[in-house]
Amino acid sequence: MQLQLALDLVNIPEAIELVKEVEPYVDIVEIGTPVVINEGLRAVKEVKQAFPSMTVLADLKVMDAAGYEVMKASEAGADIVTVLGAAEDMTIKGAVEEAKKQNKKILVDMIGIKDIEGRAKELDALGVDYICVHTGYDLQAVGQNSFEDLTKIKRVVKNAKTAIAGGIKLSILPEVIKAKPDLVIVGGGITGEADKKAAAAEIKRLIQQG
Ligand SMILES: O=C(CO)[C@H](O)[C@H](O)COP(=O)(O)O
Repeated sequence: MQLQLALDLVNIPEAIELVKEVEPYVDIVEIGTPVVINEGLRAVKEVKQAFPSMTVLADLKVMDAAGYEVMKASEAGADIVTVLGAAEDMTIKGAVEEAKKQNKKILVDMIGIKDIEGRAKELDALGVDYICVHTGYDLQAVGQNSFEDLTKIKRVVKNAKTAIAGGIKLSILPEVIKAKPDLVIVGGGITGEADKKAAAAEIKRLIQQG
């Protein structure tokens, strides 16, 4: 089980400072969608330049023209690029093809998908690297989470790695760990804490304990 730190509400210098603080505990650093909207792929480039050995994920949430967008994110230094599960199969195929060409990986975000099991099966067959269940901020605000969806995809996904994101913090981490995703994505559960290093260290410790 790996830990991905999601950076959503920072600018580039703040992102670099934050990664410096928690680097030993984090396997993947996510340049979140709001950061890419505010700063562009420059954010991916500068974080990768600052931490060349760190795996960097660009949370582009690609919905169309995936070949081109995955290529641009790869050129900026992204190791993993996100595509939405709701995208057309042609788009998913384009993303997978380009990622293979660039030696990168595709994480599919299942946000907004109703038939989680059915779509996860299809995406798995299309050769994506990760399938991620995700409760976005808008549904977190009304008390939802993705535990049940994680159990559902774990039943049907044979090849891809499974991931979970959305509102994960220390208090609910034991429940997440029980479901055994390959990747746990944490944003506010680290960045919103006064002692970010301690939060990241404790989350990593529990994840490694399994
Ligand atoms: O992709 C996202 C929002 O769309 C976030 O990066 C993801 O939800 C993780 O952040 P948090 O742990 O704060 O919910």
